Amino acid sequence: MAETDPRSRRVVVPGVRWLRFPRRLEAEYREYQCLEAVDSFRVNAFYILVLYLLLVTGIYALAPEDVRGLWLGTYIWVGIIVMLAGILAQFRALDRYFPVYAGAGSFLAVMLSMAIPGFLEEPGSIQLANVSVIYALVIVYAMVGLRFPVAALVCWAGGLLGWGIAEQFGRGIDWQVAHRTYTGISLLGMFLCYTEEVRGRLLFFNQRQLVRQQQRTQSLAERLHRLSREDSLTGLANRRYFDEALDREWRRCQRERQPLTVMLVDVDLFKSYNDHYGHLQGDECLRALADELRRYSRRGGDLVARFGGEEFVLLYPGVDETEAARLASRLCRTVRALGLTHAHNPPSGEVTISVGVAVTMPMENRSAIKLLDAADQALYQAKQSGRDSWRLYEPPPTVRLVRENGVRKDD
Ligand SMILES: Nc1nc2c(ncn2[C@@H]2O[C@H](COP(=O)(O)OP(=O)(O)OP(=O)(O)O)[C@@H](O)[C@H]2O)c(=O)[nH]1
Repeated sequence: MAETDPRSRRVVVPGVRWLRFPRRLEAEYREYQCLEAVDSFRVNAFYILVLYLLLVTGIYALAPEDVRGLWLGTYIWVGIIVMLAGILAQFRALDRYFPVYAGAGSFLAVMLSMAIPGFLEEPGSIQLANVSVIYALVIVYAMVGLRFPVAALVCWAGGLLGWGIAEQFGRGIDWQVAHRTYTGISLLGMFLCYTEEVRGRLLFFNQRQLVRQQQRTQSLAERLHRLSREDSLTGLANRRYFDEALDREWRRCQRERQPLTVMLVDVDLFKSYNDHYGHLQGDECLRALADELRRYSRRGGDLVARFGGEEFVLLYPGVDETEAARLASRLCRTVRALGLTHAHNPPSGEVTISVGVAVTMPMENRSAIKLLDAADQALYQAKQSGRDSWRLYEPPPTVRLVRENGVRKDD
């Protein structure tokens, strides 16, 4: 047992050694074991049948002529049982009943094998019949795939019943021989079956641990991936994710010949807000603003991110100046309508924002950084014009990022 974790040891030691896991795990194991067993039995039934035919033909050749008919008449039932179990195993819908039909079949096969010697007279035939008990036990313990307690139960119960039938209705059993065949092989079979189950349980437990470990690692990796893209205070995308998105959308808009809009949003006089209400209240304010801004991402490529500090950034692929102006104006109004008190932000006395907007047609000879820079300049102009306003970037004549410009006080 390579398991070192003490918690796992507490489960795996009794689960493997004493063949009993805690309740839920045990149920899981039994389901797994049943499916594994029936899967093997689908094939093993064929080999068991071949072994059985070898046994029958061998016995047929060796048995005295006058008892051959009796041999076949009684032994044919073991073959029929194996065949029936093999046929049932082919129906996947019956898989969960495998322990029932395989257990019942094994019980009958052992019972018949054990009873038959009690009905024979000729010593040679009796010896051959005892050999067939060995076959039956080895097959049930080692090839059918029953769990250890089930296999032991059906073999001992089947043997006892067969013995009872032989004693009651036949000539009885020679225990000198039976001990060397039935008892000895039963003990050997139990040992084989037990070690096989220990191996199976260990394999099951280790596989399960491995799958759980993989799941844990995967969910950790997903969490880390999400955290690496998320701003911890607001839950919005962070700057790193924004940079990636900007780069991606820039190339997409360039391919599709569409405009790309960037809006930088800055909370007005936020230092005074922090000084007056405290940093924690400042955090609350940023969260409230983030929740509001989040609703401004409406389509696939749109993105709202925290740019850093008290600054947010919005990315809109396919949005031109007219629509950008409409959005920026609505944004200012929405924040004002939130009614977050800001005693040091005259004249409204409420939290307001300034927005810098830049729109461009992405091209080979332009760069996304310049677009951001343009939005920053527009934001600066909005601040200069008295805050609580938005401004569209006004490009120098040589670099026409936008066609129209103007300072607009939003009201
Ligand atoms: N509570 C809180 N405050 C922050 C956070 N990040 C940045 N700030 C504060 O935001 C304030 C930004 O102030 P400034 O850049 O001086 O600008 P301002 O006071 O908003 O003035 P204008 O931008 O000119 O309107 C600083 O006091 C920062 O400490 C944060 O995560 N939480």
